[in-house]
Amino acid sequence: MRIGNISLAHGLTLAPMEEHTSLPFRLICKQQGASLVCSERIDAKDVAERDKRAIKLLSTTSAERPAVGQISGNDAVQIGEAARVIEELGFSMVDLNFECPIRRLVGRGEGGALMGQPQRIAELVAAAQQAVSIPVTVKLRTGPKAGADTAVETAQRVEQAGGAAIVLHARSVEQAYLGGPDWQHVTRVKEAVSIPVLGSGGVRTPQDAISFLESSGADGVAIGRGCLGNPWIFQQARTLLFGSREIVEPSPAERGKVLLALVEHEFEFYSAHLAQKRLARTACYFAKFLPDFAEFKKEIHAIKNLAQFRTLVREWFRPVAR
Ligand SMILES: Cc1cc2nc3c(=O)[nH]c(=O)nc-3n(C[C@H](O)[C@H](O)[C@H](O)COP(=O)(O)O)c2cc1C
Repeated sequence: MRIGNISLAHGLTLAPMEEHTSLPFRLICKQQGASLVCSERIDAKDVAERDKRAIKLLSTTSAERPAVGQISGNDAVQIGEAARVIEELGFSMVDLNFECPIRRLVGRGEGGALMGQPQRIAELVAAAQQAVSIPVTVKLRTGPKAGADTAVETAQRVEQAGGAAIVLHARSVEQAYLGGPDWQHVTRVKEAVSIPVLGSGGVRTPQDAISFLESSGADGVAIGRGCLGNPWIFQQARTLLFGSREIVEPSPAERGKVLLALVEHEFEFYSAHLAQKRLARTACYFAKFLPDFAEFKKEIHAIKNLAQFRTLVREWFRPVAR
């Protein structure tokens, strides 16, 4: 698949997830076979103003490329400036988020609020496209709510405005993250445009990713919650995609090793205070497979620092290969 001038080896990509798709997590997904990774959504206003926190969250390195930086907003000047910053930082593409259902954003007329205004989305895509030389992509929902499907019209306008690809989260904005995605919406959008279309929603296993690609006809899939604590889903789905039926599950030692690498990188990347706050949630995603997960959960909440965490991982994910 090609998005603008960027070639991807396959269509198995990492979906953007606020508070999850940090640079350390993106690098792990990349190592595990994701062909494209995406930053979490950042307000275009903050990026345009080069706010310190926003720029930190948009840290990127050559090892993760091709990588996408995602912004949201509803001001063409801010979107253009923020897209320029994303390009300057070294991202390979800029993605405009028109899908976020959180009230704070929708209340400001941004994110998912724009799924009711296809023409406005096209104007914002054009503003970004004129500001940068990297491809501009969009993340859409099926529409504002069930029965109000605007994705096909929006996708066509995005293509006319110069958008390079579309990622469709196959739920409505009103649905937020609940209820089944309807992959038929992805097929409809794919049939309506000639730029690449990726779908997102409901992929929890490598088999789901393959079923999604086969049944929707999409060029790719953006895997969301299915990769939290399970970055191996990318290489497993890739194995299936390239014809093998055998999937290798990571050993407990491998899970522990990757979890430890992720947490250690987060301690370097964020302040120790913030990394510590994120630690229990991150560890629980990786520990879900443990037979005594309930006990692990109690112990992880008592962990006070990285040294204690290392010991805990060695005990629980034995034999840890370090
Ligand atoms: C915790 C969380 C945070 C998310 N943050 C973003 C985001 O920052 N930008 C975005 O475009 N989508 C975001 N999404 C949506 C995902 O990119 C993806 O499309 C969605 O999770 C797909 O559904 P699934 O989790 O059922 O696979 C988020 C989803 C979750 C669960």
